[in-house]
Amino acid sequence: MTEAAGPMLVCDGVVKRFGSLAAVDGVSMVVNAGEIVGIGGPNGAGKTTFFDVVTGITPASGGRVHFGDTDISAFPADRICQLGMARTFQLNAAFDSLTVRENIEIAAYFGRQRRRLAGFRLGEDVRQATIEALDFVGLADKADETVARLPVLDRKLLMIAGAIATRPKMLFLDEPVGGLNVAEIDQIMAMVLKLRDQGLTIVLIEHVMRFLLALSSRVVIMHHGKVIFEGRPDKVAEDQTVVETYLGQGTQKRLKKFFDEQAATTNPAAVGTP
Ligand SMILES: Nc1ncnc2c1ncn2[C@@H]1O[C@H](COP(=O)(O)OP(=O)(O)OP(=O)(O)O)[C@@H](O)[C@H]1O
Repeated sequence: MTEAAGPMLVCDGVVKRFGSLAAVDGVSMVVNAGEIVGIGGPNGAGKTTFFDVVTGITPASGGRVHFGDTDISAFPADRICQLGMARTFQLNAAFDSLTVRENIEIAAYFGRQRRRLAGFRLGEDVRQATIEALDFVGLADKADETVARLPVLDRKLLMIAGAIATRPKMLFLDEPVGGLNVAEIDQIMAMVLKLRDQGLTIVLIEHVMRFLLALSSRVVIMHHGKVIFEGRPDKVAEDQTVVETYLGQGTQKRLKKFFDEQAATTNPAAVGTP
């Protein structure tokens, strides 16, 4: 890990209103360096809006956000990115008519430092960051393809590549495996763990519970803009409010089985224990 363990992100009473709707309604959260924090919750719970506020896509209606020692509550998205916080989006967010390489170069160019002069002149640092990001996500052989032609998995990989090309300290992933098959989910899972092992602090939103619970060291469940659960992944399905508002009893049973099997694998003596 490159960062000393300790708070990297501190959100204090974050609120985002759209008219009379409080999409995010007083969310306080601390993310420590080196953690993977997973955010779940029903559709419309406010997860993406929370990401949007923290990463500067939309201004907060209330509350404060600190990234390290810096109060970023009123910072625009590009400045927040340049400070070391990158993100991906739930839906494809790329320039469709440009190539994979060009998209990553743009991220590396604008996401790493403030550009005061007009013009777009790529330096060696941008080229190098682009090559590294392409290699990391496995898109090097598609670098010159137009983005519009890419399948869903490659579009997701492209967003991750663009984010890491900014060389962030912290990465926000919004539904990184939505719409992917099992093998593709496993591929992204391995990638997220590798990024964590390389020192990145990660916050992710996901509805695929296997992904969310297997990766996260801590899970936050939101509902109606509020945090209704925060704790260890294996405790999520034990929380009655979470089961009633989000998981349902079928998922609860499947998750219990999943964690029982995991416990049996890590502790073989537990197999057959009543
Ligand atoms: N720009 C906007 N204007 C008005 N309402 C909005 C806007 N963006 C989001 N909302 C509303 O805010 C609420 C929270 O939406 P948000 O997308 O953050 O939920 P979510 O938890 O990410 O949902 P999902 O899991 O479906 O992505 C929803 O009721 C949504 O309709």
